[in-house]
Amino acid sequence: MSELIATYLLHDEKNPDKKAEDIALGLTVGSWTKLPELEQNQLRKHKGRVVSIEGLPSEQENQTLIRIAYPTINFSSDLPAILTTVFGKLSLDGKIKLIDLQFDDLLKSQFPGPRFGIEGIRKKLNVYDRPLVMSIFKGVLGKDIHFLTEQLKEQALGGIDLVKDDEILFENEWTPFEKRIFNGKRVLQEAYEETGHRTLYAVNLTGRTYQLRDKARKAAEIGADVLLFNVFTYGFDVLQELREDEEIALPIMAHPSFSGAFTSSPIYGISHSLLLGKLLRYVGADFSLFPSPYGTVALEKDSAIAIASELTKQDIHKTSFPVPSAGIHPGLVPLLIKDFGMESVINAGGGVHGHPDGARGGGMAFRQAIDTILQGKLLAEGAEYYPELKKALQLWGNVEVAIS
Ligand SMILES: CSCCC(=O)C(=O)COP(=O)(O)O
Ligand SMILES: [Mg+2]
Repeated sequence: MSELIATYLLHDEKNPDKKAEDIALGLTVGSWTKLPELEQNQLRKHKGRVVSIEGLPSEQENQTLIRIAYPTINFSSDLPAILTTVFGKLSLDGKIKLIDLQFDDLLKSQFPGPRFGIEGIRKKLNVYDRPLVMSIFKGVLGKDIHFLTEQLKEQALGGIDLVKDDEILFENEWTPFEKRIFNGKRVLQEAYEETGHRTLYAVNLTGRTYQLRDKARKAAEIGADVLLFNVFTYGFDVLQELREDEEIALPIMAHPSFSGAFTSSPIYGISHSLLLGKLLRYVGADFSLFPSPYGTVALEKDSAIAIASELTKQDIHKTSFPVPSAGIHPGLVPLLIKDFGMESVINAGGGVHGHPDGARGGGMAFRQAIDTILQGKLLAEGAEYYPELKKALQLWGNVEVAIS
């Protein structure tokens, strides 16, 4: 029988055996044992099963990991049904956190995974030998399209690979969605002709849910490169629908806004690696942004690494780009490369625009930092012959680490 196995962390549970059995029954067939024999037999194939119960060693805390197997015939092959089954009303029921979901290959194959993945994005950019660099528009609220496109061009001229809208840029009268795509395309082509370097622009797909599909199709028709999407205010299934639509067929960049409401507590909610790693990859995100362990909105290092691992490990789906973000500047590049490796995107807003030479200088400083590290040198050595990198390190400092 095909099963989906859920792992939960319990805090302060006095009787974990009973709790596990209550979950296995309560989230599947309900009060199974009190039913007549015939009905018991009919319901047997739907009943959840306790797989394991494991007390975690801790002096201070009473923690137990429990694993429950759910028969996959109980739900349709979509995340709304799956999440409602394994953590619907249970998410409201005391000190319990959903840590992982283990899909079998058949169920996993019902999900699309990324359309392009790391390989497809690298092909679009023709960049194969280094982490990618992304920057974020900053200070564009209320500014006109001329301001925005000039900022875009400066970032591209600095050697940035991807530029994304800030997630708080919604439909507005000054820089409407279609105009951003049209004008962005024009200036990025100009920058490409000037430098030979290709930059992709991720436009923020926003608005009411019922409008998204047509808006995304329009974006594809007029030549958008990538869609940025605030997936956690809409839902996983909305992202999956955008991924599966053949008339859209664009890379999708998932922004983590609102996800902290689900992940931040050590006691309640869902683990970072499941939400921002495994499930985003299954539904089709080509990129997943998350807070890095070192910046302004920091995540614990283990959690950040676990997200990246879910996005990039060998599986039936294409890999997705990990994008550790927030408060990133060129002095952190050695740490980012050490922890996230080549298959990642180094992403910065303030760390590009706050450079003394503007966004162009900021982009150059990031590229110079990467080149320096990949040549096996210290950033301080790179700063001796790259003036933009030198200015960035003087402003923000740097952390030198050995890269193995
Ligand atoms: C919390 S990850 C999202 C990163 C993001 O959207 C952002 O605006 C980061 O900007 P910063 O100036 O901190 O690089
Ligand atoms: Mg932002």
